[in-house]
Amino acid sequence: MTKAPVTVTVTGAAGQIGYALLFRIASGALLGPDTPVKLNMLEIPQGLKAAEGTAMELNDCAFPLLSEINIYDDANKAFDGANVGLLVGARPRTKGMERADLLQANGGIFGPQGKAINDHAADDIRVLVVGNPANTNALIAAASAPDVPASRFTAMMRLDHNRAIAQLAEKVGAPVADIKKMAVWGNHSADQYPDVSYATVAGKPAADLVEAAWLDEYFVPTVAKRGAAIIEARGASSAASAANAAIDHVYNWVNGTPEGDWVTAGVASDGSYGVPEGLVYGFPCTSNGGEWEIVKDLEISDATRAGIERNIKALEEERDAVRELGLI
Ligand SMILES: NC(=O)C1=CN([C@@H]2O[C@H](COP(=O)(O)OP(=O)(O)OC[C@H]3O[C@@H](n4cnc5c(N)ncnc54)[C@H](O)[C@@H]3O)[C@@H](O)[C@H]2O)C=CC1
Ligand SMILES: O=C([O-])CC(=O)C(=O)O
Repeated sequence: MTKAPVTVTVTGAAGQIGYALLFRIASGALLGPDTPVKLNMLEIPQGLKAAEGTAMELNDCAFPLLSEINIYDDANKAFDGANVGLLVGARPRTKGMERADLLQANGGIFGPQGKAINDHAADDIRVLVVGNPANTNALIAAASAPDVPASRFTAMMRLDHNRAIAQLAEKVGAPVADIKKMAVWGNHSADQYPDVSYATVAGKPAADLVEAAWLDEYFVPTVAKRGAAIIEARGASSAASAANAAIDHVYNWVNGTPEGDWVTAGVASDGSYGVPEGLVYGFPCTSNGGEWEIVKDLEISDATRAGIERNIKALEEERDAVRELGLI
């Protein structure tokens, strides 16, 4: 029997990540090669014309799995019946903008989108927030969707996770496929703590293969500041790698993580590792093909503890700021 199409809503569909993401969703990379997709694209009015151009190109690909394309500038319509929501469109920080202004502007986007999800999405809705500040935007969207379990609102830490794997693979001269159990704790910001404590390279502890000084002085800052380095080199922020990470996150959420490995996902804390409940925080996670589960009871070194605490502080500050603004 042919499967019913899964409705995937992408916000910021006419942006640079949108352009790198939509074709892969339509090709089957997001949900698997047997799952037809109905694509709902959400844009602001100024973005609609470009979204139409992208929709024309999607048509021209004649993807067998793409059952329908719709373009909206109304979140209530775009999320109607949505099973997966990729919240990419966000207000970037511009010159002279204070952090509170940025949080306020994004609250004006992620609050109403959370409410639209609450009121119109399918019961099995799964949301990945990509737009920055991703962790706190996910918190805002979740707070505006009281009827949807908070566990369904996640933030993208997978690009950080993939960047960390790539850096370690290059250092030790191993294929990326040999690297398991990488972790990136905390916030998708320069505060994040990429951690090789549990990582293995072809079964050997990664920590035995690299020097402590390389980890502290090169690995952690290189991964944490990679977004800025890409902007410096490309003149624009990461787009294809961000789209790829979004695909990886949702694919593993829906289809499960590989046996003997985990990935990093930004999920609502259940209090694990002393992270206050409810903060959307990067943890090592597995999925059984439906729900993320935080990997529990890992032994935490002093360095990891310091990284975890730094990120708790940063995310609590963001949470308190949006609370003061009345956004959560
Ligand atoms: N979490 C992560 O790892 C990463 C996050 N990002 C973030 O992703 C976001 C998007 O990046 P790009 O695609 O490069 O930006 P972009 O500026 O190229 O595209 C953003 C699109 O969102 C649209 N948009 C703005 N407000 C909207 C709304 N209320 N509803 C629907 N659409 C709306 C804009 O019209 C624009 O077309 C940025 O916030 C960026 O910082 C980027 C890379 C990695
Ligand atoms: O800094 C940005 O806007 C892009 C970003 O999040 C990243 O590349 O990690």
